[in-house]
Amino acid sequence: MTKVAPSVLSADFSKLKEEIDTLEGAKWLHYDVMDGHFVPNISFGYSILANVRKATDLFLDVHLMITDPMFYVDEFIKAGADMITFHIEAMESREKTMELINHIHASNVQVGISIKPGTHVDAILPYLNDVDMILVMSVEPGFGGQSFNDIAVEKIKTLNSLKGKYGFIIEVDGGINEQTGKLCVEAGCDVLVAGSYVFKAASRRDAIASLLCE
Ligand SMILES: O=C(CO)[C@H](O)[C@H](O)COP(=O)(O)O
Repeated sequence: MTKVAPSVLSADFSKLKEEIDTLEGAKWLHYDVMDGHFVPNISFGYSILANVRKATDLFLDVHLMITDPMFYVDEFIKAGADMITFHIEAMESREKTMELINHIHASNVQVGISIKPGTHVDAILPYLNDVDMILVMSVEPGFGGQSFNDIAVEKIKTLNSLKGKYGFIIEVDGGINEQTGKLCVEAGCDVLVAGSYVFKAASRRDAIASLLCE
């Protein structure tokens, strides 16, 4: 069954708990961390994540769009992340990447690796046995409300053909709505991140339900 992970980046931050409580039908919450360096935008960090943790039992899916994930990762673990996803483009070597993956797993937190639209799937092939999730970006990371880049669909198809052998799941993020979500699910995607489509909908419950339909 497809999962929907509403992206809290599109919520009204002045009333986060009320906003999260409107997400009927979702089991995950996507939490986008931006450092103003890896991406040209700044969002929120681990202190707010700790508050979100107190406000909800949803699975906290933390997406680190930051230059130095190893430096900050313990703070996000302490704050209550259930899944921590970092970008392969932020990593300088295979050793550092494996060190980060093993460090997160040692705290019993799941690990994801993300690729930007311009990054080939080949870049993450060496880690498929070691991670729980691959996050395929269908927009350039940094901002909500952008249009879906269908280069993501081909990447999802490629990853889907490898999923059975390794056991990871596939998530897609950026420009997801009923139509683009369906394309991704048909290609083999397991988790749809949706920001503006859910938070700007007249009925958030209906928007989430429209993504859950297979
Ligand atoms: O990671 C992100 C931006 O970097 C957001 O999660 C993503 O863009 C979701 O927003 P939308 O559904 O509005 O495109």
